[in-house]
Amino acid sequence: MKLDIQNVSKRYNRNKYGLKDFFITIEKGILGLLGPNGAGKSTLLKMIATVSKPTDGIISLNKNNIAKDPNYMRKQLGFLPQDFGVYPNLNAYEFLEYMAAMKGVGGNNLKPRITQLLEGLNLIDAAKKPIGSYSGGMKQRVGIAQVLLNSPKIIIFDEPTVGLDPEERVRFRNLISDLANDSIVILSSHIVSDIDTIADKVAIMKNGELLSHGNQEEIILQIKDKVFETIISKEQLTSFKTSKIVVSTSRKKSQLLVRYIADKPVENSNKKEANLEDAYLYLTKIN
Ligand SMILES: Nc1ncnc2c1ncn2[C@@H]1O[C@H](COP(=O)(O)OP(=O)(O)OP(=O)(O)O)[C@@H](O)[C@H]1O
Repeated sequence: MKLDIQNVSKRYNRNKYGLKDFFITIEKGILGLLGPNGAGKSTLLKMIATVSKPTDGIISLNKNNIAKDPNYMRKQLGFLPQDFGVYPNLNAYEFLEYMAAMKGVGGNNLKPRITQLLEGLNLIDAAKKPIGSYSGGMKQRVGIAQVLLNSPKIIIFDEPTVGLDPEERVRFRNLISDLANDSIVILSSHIVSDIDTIADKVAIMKNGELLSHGNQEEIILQIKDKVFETIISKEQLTSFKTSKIVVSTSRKKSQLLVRYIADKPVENSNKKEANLEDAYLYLTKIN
């Protein structure tokens, strides 16, 4: 399994690019695609899912150009788009039957497959109730079930944790970890904690460009020895921010404990171990 994105651009109009000269090679495992709003994550994922086509460059799966042969991708794809809508009047079972028909999945195995997915995603008790009555987390599990209908080898989740409560986020993360096996799983988010515990590799993007790609250790290495903590007064914060990248602040009596990134620490700072959140903030601020 090899997904190659070679110098891909998506131009929406004369001077608006959703993606610019983007390149990345993705192999099996979980890739966390991180970027702030408007970074181009959905633009990229929709092109991989053959919902739209690049204006320049080539996306190939195992050396097959998917713009020329979209069915090669579609047969192996499970895609949960950001704005995934479900049909409120159908129940989960009916919805999955409908989606199976859309994907061309059928045969004698379909019914047991749907039951297996509903069981695996803890939806079997609600399977005969209309989806309109489900919680956000349940609707999302229906979305995941439709992704897995055709046992896909390329699995794409675009911002799947939006609208989920913290407990549902944890459940979702556990579920994804079980999926990876020998598939490519791409998971986009603008929240580091959604992906840092499950992603084998991370790609950080902004303004339609790739800022960094690698395993988490490689990405964190870029800010090793640059993360510190110190205590300042509240009044100092604004000027402090002009020369340092502030990761977080917390109140410490009448003062502030500040975690920050800088080449050189200010006086009375403690060096801290860098993490992916620090690296993400650093890369998206300096670029
Ligand atoms: N159909 C479109 N026409 C014009 N511009 C678009 C279109 N779709 C996206 N864009 C622009 O392309 C850029 C990338 O958008 P995209 O939705 O891919 O980002 P994203 O990283 O997925 O962010 P978000 O999480 O906010 O969806 C943004 O500036 C967006 O406004």
